[in-house]
Amino acid sequence: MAASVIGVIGGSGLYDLPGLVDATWTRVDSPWGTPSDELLIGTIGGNKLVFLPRHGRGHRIPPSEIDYRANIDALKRAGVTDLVSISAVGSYREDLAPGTFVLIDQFVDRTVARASSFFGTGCVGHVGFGHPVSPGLMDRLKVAALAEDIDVRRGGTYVCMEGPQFSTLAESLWYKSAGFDVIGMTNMPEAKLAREAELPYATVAMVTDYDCWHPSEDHVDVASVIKVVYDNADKARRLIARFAHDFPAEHPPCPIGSDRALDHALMTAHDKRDPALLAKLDAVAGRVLNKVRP
Ligand SMILES: CSC[C@H]1O[C@H](OP(=O)(O)O)[C@H](O)[C@@H]1O
Ligand SMILES: Nc1ncnc2[nH]cnc12
Repeated sequence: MAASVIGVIGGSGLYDLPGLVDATWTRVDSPWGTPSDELLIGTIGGNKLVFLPRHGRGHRIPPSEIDYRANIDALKRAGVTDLVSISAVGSYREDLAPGTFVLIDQFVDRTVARASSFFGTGCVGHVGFGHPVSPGLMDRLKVAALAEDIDVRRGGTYVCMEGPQFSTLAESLWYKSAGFDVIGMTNMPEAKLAREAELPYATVAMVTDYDCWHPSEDHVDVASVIKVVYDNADKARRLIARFAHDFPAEHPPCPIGSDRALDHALMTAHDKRDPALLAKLDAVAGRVLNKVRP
């Protein structure tokens, strides 16, 4: 089995990871485009950790312009075996108040303008995505939260909107009535691409606001989101540090097989595959593409 390399994608307000030992910002090029920033590579508790600020340092890149494929590809190239995302979200539930951490277990994708697959003409692939989050990572995040005395809810549905504008009241009431728990603008297609790259994925969602449905709370704005993120950034960093510190040195097999998602995913006949696309897929799909045909 491979040594564990933990990837962490930091969301709004989380642009570095101060607890990382021997940390160096390192440029990793990707054939898919330009990653959001250099990768901050270091160790925690002997485990290698690779951190990427999703919007870039200084929050330069809006959700729709993040090159999600380049980000996931760069993390895979850096050797990441297990990936945790941290995200600010709006809440559709009274009991998920600002400051609450939620371990997301389902997604609804309402984005419309993003490249959402590494596969395409010349190499068609369909990965299973019924369970988009690795329960193994969720369990470890929950244990780490308990150890750090951080209250975390296990399970929740994250609806991903295109943005960058926040939702209308009609949309907000609709999502709430549909039973979605939280809303954000970034976890799709990130989670889909992580699955295609065989990276077990989990999201720690930090509730920052009640979007705009709540009759007695202010409507979401950037100032309120950032205030809650900054107030809770230390908790998020402690959670990640404990999680990384206690993570097994050898990559633990994903209980739902996310790390083998490509075993039966590729459709295109070997002699019909596009060499140019295969070359770009070297990191993401190298494990299966390099297999010698029986
Ligand atoms: C600053 S509020 C909107 C912004 O925050 C969330 O980003 P992230 O998931 O990276 O924390 C949300 O999805 C929007 O991109
Ligand atoms: N209400 C909201 N809608 C979309 N993305 C968000 N990120 C944080 N709060 C949000």
